Amino acid sequence: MSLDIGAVRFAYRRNPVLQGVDLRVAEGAFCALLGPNGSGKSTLTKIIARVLTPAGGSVSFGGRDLLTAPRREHARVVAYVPQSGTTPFEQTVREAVLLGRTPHIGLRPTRADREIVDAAIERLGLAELGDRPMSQLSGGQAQRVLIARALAQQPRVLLLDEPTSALDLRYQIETLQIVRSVTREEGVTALIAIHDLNHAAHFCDQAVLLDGGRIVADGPPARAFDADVLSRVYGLDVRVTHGENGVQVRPSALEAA
Ligand SMILES: Nc1ncnc2c1ncn2[C@@H]1O[C@H](COP(=O)(O)OP(=O)(O)OP(=O)(O)O)[C@@H](O)[C@H]1O
Repeated sequence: MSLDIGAVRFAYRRNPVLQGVDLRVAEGAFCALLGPNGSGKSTLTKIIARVLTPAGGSVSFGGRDLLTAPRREHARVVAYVPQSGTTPFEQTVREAVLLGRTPHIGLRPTRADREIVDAAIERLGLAELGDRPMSQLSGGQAQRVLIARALAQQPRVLLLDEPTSALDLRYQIETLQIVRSVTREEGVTALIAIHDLNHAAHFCDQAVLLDGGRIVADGPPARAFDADVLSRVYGLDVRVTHGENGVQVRPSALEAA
């Protein structure tokens, strides 16, 4: 099985943002979506999440068309963590995470639903905050609630749009470790838009580099990271080194003289 994106095109008004994106992510793989600001990463995740409708192309998982599936069925397969989210009314952390169970719940949540919610809260280090209103959280805590909600959804495909942007170093690493373990232990397919190339190289199986709405590199990070390509795409001279700790990218300007 795999997540398959074929010839996806999208434009905001007349401004083309995705210009024929083809991408395959194997089931259970952790894939990083990289590229400069405005290269189309969020737009692509929003299309898979069905927040946006593409002008053309296909998105499927295991052969099942995700663009035309009934919404509830789509929500059982795909969970989406947006860059930031607001809750429409006053909710506690536990209530917000319980929303992740919506595609699975019948008339009311069962004990199993509540256990899944508690496990997700625990996993994201939010146990002490379960009864706290969302409005009283820090930016990083709120971001972790969105991730807990997505895990409680028990998806087959987990989409994360810069989920670590508001997190301190410890929670950046913990979050990436959690997503990686979800891929390894539960076979979830994860696609993460992320800016940190070295975190992507360390945690992800596949690195996809977008530039101007086109994929310009795709493969295991050690192969996908090419100094010339990265330097051109980011407009900054970088060096790529391969060592014991895997592949690493560093701006040349920061190299010792
Ligand atoms: N709502 C919108 N209306 C018009 N143009 C938009 C809108 N949202 C995004 N764009 C444009 O689409 C292009 C791609 O944006 P997108 O958010 O997908 O990029 P990104 O790679 O996620 O960027 P970033 O790293 O800054 O989050 C950009 O040129 C952006 O200005």
